[in-house]
Amino acid sequence: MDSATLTVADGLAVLTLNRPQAANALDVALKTALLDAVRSIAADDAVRAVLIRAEGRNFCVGQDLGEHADALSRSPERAMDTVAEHYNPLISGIAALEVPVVAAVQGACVGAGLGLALAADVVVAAESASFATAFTAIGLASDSGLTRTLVDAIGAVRTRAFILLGTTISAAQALDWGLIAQVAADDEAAATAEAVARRLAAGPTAAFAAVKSLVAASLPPLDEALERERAGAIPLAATADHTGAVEAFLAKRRPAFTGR
Ligand SMILES: CCCCCCCCCCCCC/C=C/C(=O)SCCNC(=O)CCNC(=O)[C@H](O)C(C)(C)COP(=O)(O)OP(=O)(O)OC[C@H]1O[C@@H](n2cnc3c(N)ncnc32)[C@H](O)[C@@H]1OP(=O)(O)O
Repeated sequence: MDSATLTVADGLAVLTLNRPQAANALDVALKTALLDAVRSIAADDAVRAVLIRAEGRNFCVGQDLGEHADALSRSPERAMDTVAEHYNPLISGIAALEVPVVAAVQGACVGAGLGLALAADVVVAAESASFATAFTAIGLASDSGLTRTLVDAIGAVRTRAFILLGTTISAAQALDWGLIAQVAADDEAAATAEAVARRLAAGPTAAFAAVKSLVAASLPPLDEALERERAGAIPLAATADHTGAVEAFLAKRRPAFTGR
């Protein structure tokens, strides 16, 4: 089964995370498939809007921690290579698309999954969806494009508490904070997100590109933040707190942080 699928019709590219059996956790196969799809979309002049959606109960629960534990056991220093190899190009690739991008979020939207959703221009969430950074819960920081994006969207005070406390917020809270654009009833959310995407695919594509360019120009550069995250992530991946927290998650027990 393909980890991600891409269809293009009537100007709309629909990119689907298709690993529902693992809550769409991001393993190498899924990250690579998403990256290939985004590159294909960027090169396809027929695409006038993008819908990013996911199969199953959860949009995306972030990095696959089973895969990450294997990478840590081989080399903590290399375990975060995936950030430069997959996450940075994936997120900045989506953010750089000139056409409007809509994300349809249901269930858990966590960690790099949150980064993926917030790379879209318009997030339409089911009312039972939830949003969390999750990074500190496994001894990581999110000193990345995600941090900058959160500060831009919800301010430094909320971002600091959101990440430090590892808070999980509801779709209503995310809407109230200005993190997402729309909330719809659970049984209407997928159709609502698709309708928004189809409306954008039939709209003034050149004007939309100009709007995205103007908004991007008003924000700090994403690449610099992502590179900073790359620098910050490697030492953290080698801490006992991080390796212990990943092991605890996989063993379904609470981690005990020692500060080292
Ligand atoms: C302009 C754009 C800006 C953005 C730019 C920046 C973006 C780049 C970011 C940088 C990325 C760096 C690298 C990535 C890091 C991360 O993603 S760190 C976060 C990793 N994810 C987690 O830590 C989440 C862990 N999961 C949970 O906390 C919970 O599962 C949940 C998500 C809160 C859901 O809870 P619940 O509904 O209770 O379900 P569970 O029973 O916990 O889980 C269901 C099954 O799914 C499995 N699972 C869940 N999460 C993961 C995971 N991450 N990896 C692997 N497996 C996972 C879980 O084990 C369960 O499995 P079963 O027991 O077999 O049912």
